[in-house]
Amino acid sequence: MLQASARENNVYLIGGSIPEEDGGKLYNTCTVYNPDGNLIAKHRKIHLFDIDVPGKIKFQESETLSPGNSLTLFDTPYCKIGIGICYDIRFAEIAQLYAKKDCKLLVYPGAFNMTTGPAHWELLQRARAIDNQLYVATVSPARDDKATYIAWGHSTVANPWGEVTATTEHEEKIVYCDIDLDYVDQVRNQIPIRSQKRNDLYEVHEKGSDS
Ligand SMILES: NC(=O)CC(=O)C(=O)O
Repeated sequence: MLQASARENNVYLIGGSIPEEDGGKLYNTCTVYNPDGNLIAKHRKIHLFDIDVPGKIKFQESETLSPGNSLTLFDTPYCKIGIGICYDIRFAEIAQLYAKKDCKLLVYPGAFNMTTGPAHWELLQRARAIDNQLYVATVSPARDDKATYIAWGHSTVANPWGEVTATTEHEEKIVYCDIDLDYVDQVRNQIPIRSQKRNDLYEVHEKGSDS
């Protein structure tokens, strides 16, 4: 269906995250199709949501799912795009690696919940966008109050300045946003953190070790 939709509408199509079975293991996977309807990338959620916030939410995704083991980015005529799924957005290193590999847009299908959603969902997107001076788009299912896992919703786009340029509430809705690649370059030139990094200082060494 995604394949046909990509072809019929002549678009790159990044699907939501769905269960994928492979070799007796289950993954949380997002697939990407090009305008010819070819599968050009597949991201398996790398970081599994094993958390415990007492009295609020406990989740043990690793009881059913296996983690993916690789980053996923793909090229388009416009820019490179990096993919993460939901909890992956909390791991800043992944976004940094995508930025290093010249991605200008990161897309995270995800479903935060009613505890972490209001607290962290938008903040994390804006943080990844500012840290890496690129666009971050997040896509969530709409909220279903009768579901066992209630999604926060709020599909959103944050720009390289960290502003929310498009968003919705919890209901089912399409969110539109222009991705201005010149603006990515402008922000990167105005605040040139990419060339000002002190990589000589960023490694952690144990005191007393000889390295
Ligand atoms: N559901 C997730 O994978 C992540 C999440 O809800 C959170 O990080 O919070």
